[in-house]
Amino acid sequence: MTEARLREDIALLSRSLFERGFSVGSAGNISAALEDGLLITPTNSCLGFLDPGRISKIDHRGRHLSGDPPSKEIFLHRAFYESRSGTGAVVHLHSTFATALSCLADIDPGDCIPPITPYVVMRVGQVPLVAYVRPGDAKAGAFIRALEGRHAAVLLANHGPVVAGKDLRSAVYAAEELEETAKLTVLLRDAPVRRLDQVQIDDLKRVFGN
Ligand SMILES: O=C(CO)COP(=O)(O)O
Ligand SMILES: [Zn+2]
Repeated sequence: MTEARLREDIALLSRSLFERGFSVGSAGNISAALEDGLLITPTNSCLGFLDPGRISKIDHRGRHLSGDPPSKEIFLHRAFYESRSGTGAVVHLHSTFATALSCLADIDPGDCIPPITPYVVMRVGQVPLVAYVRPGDAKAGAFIRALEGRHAAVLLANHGPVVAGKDLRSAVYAAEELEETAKLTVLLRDAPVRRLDQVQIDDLKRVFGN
């Protein structure tokens, strides 16, 4: 895909997420890999109104090459590209239900999003919690690197999800799936829930990968 087409796609998918309430105000950021670096949404930009030509371009060493100043969460994105092979795009949102779970005092830090439907297993997998740091603090990147690429998604404590995918659409779809499962989890919080068991999870992984 050409850089121009990728810029258009980032703006298109960002707007779609914004219009469906997956992000509000200037929350969230999205990046996609290029051969010579990556594109990332500018800091303080609204995902609903991106100008494709002003999306920031960063080289492999993290230097700002062109466009508006990059998201302050560039650390989160680079941590995924550099620790999880096959990452072609990263989506960070403050989507409501995933963020609600990230604020729960009793969340299981090793497994924030329960495997209750096949699609969350197929698209997202097991999601660990990353300890709270201030937005834009590079320490969150170090926490993600420490996971050594084992997870496609993490939940930042009291903040929101970060999701990696092999390309932009995959990462966006996985972020949507994570949010929907978070919503189900909140809806079902007081009900006895039947999780998929390990045999069912392994079967999905074998057939659909992840
Ligand atoms: O989600 C955000 C901070 O965590 C938004 O930050 P940016 O506007 O710098 O991308
Ligand atoms: Zn954020």
